[in-house]
Amino acid sequence: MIKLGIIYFSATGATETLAQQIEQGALAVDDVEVMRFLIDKRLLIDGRFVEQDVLTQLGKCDAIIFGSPTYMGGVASQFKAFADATSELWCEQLWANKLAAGFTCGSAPNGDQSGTLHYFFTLACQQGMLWVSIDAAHGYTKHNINRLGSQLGVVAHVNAEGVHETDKATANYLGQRVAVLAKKFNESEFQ
Ligand SMILES: Cc1cc2nc3c(=O)[nH]c(=O)nc-3n(C[C@H](O)[C@H](O)[C@H](O)COP(=O)(O)O)c2cc1C
Repeated sequence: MIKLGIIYFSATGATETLAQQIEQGALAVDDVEVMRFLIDKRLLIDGRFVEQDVLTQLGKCDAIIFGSPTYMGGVASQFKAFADATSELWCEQLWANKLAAGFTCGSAPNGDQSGTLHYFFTLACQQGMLWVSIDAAHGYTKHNINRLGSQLGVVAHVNAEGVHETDKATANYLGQRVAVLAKKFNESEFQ
C-alpha cells in the first residue's frame, strides 16, 4: 500500500477543492491510501505550527503534496508556519527520497502563483525530496489539462464561479501521477 499525504492551507475553499481533486486522482490508482491535512487554526499557536502528530503521519508517507493559496506572490503564512516546523526533520533529512509535488491558486490568471510553486520546490529540495512535475505541455496535451502552462505544479485561477474546471482536472491528474510514480519508485531498487 502506497501512502500519499496532502498538506495545505485554504481560507475560502479553493485550495481545498484542488486538494480534494488530488485525493480523488490518487485514489483512482490501486493500493493507494491518502491522508489529507488542512492547516487550520487548531494546528497553529501564536503563528507556530504545533501539531507533531501531523508531521509524524506525513513521515510515514511515500509522497507529500504541498498546497497553499498564493498570497502576495508566495505561500500563505499558515503554510510557511508548517514549513518552518519541518526544520526539525531537516537535520537528519528524515523526508529524503519521498516524492513531492505542489499546487496553488490565485484570483488572477497570472497572479505570480509560480512564486508559490518555486517555494514548495525549494522546501522539497531542502528535505531531500524528489520533485514530481506535470508532464503535460500547454496546448499539446491529449489530457486537456494545464491550460495555464505550469509544469512545475498545479496553478489554478479562481473567480466568482470558483475554481476553473480544467484546473480541477489538472489537480486530479497530478494526484494520479504522483500515486503512479510513488508505486513505481517503491518497487524500484533506489529508495
Ligand atoms: C492576503 C492575500 C493575498 C493574495 N495575493 C494574491 C496574489 O499574489 N496573487 C493572486 O493571484 N491572488 C492573490 N490572492 C487571492 C487568493 O490567492 C485567492 O483568493 C485564492 O483563491 C484563495 O484560496 P483559498 O480559497 O483556498 O483560501 C490573495 C488573497 C489574499 C487574502
